Amino acid sequence: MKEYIEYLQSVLKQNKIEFQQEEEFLQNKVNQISNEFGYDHINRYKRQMILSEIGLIGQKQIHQAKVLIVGAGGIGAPAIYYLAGAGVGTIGLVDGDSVDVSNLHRQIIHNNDRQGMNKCESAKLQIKQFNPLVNVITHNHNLSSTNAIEIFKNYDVILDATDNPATRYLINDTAIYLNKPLVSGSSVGWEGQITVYGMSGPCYRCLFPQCPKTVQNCNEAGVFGVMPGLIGLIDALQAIKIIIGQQNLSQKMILIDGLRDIYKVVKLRGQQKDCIACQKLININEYDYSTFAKTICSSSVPYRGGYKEIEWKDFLQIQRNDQVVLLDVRPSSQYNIIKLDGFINLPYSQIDLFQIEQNKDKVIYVMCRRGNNSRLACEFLKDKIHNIYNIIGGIDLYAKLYDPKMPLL
Ligand SMILES: Nc1ncnc2c1ncn2[C@@H]1O[C@H](COP(=O)(O)OP(=O)(O)OP(=O)(O)O)[C@@H](O)[C@H]1O
Ligand SMILES: [Zn+2]
Repeated sequence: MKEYIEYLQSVLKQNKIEFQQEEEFLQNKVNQISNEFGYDHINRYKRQMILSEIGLIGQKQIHQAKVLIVGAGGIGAPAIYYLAGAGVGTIGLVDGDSVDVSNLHRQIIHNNDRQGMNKCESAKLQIKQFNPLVNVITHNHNLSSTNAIEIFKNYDVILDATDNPATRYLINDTAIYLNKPLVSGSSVGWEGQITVYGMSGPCYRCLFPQCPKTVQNCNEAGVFGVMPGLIGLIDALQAIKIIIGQQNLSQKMILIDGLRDIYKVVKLRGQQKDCIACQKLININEYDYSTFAKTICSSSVPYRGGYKEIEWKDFLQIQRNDQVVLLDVRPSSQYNIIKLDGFINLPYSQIDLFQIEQNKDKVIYVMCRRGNNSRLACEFLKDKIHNIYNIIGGIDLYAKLYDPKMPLL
């Protein structure tokens, strides 16, 4: 009997050891899994993880991905929000600009209290508030030809959410040089477009070796906040699909006309054999993007003579009487928001309606926003009217010199 009891005790002991070992093994397994991808991740992302196209593997790919967003403005702001929400593990942000109150109608990742703060820092604060699992790296300065390669090489996918041609070409050339997929969106007015460059499809230079004539930024043309919002969200969608290996907008472009509710997907022409970016013939570090963009995209109108030009300080001295006409050729939408005393409005687009007969012996002073359209207006009128002046620098320069609190439109 005693022997039997001892035997049972030894079996129990052995079982206990085995049980402990098994428990340890299981605990190790749990620890291992949670180190890689914890319950906190699963709890947060389970609604998208149960999609068959994502699952545990896809979510891990998203977690391991490093996405760089250049520009934390109208398009960048919503893109950053949703990429962080979806669990992109590392988000890099590049922007040297700071939050301005006029950004807030569309740049929803920033807020009133963060006016004046660098946009990357502001976005980082917001991300940390709603998803602490994301690692945010901030580059609080503008992208330039001397820093682009260094920054881009640490990321898997690049998003162009900027607003000017020089930066657009720089981002394109750098992404293509480093073989990184580039999600690129733009939006002006009520319109927007999105595509994916690289990935064996064409790049921006393949499509536009010369800067497209329509390139304007929203500063010049105005923007309805929802449009960059839409574009930024589709950008985020494309980036995630690239990360999980789904089909995307490479070789296709979405064109949106928000005012008329037209949504089109067009097929793009393929990569061009003579594209200097795709052929990697550009020395990015030494390429002068701002001169290139100025030369091929410049919207400033040169002075060609045939009329006179006057500076604000001299204009403010002139005698105003019924022989003097002050003409503001900005769009009526701008004139109706803010105008200078004594100026009548005739938008440059309607300059042919100017009453020549009635005014041909008067002195005409023409003003616009920055002095470009007023030059064009003077050119149009110079053969018909003898005494015509362009006011140099337009209302923006007037505000800068004499009324710094005046909102610039
Ligand atoms: N070279 C660059 N490097 C980094 N960010 C850039 C660069 N060029 C432009 N950006 C950023 O891209 C963003 C574009 O945003 P958006 O088009 O909404 O215009 P904005 O400059 O913020 O506003 P607004 O045009 O009304 O003044 C801006 O935050 C801008 O600072
Ligand atoms: Zn190309």
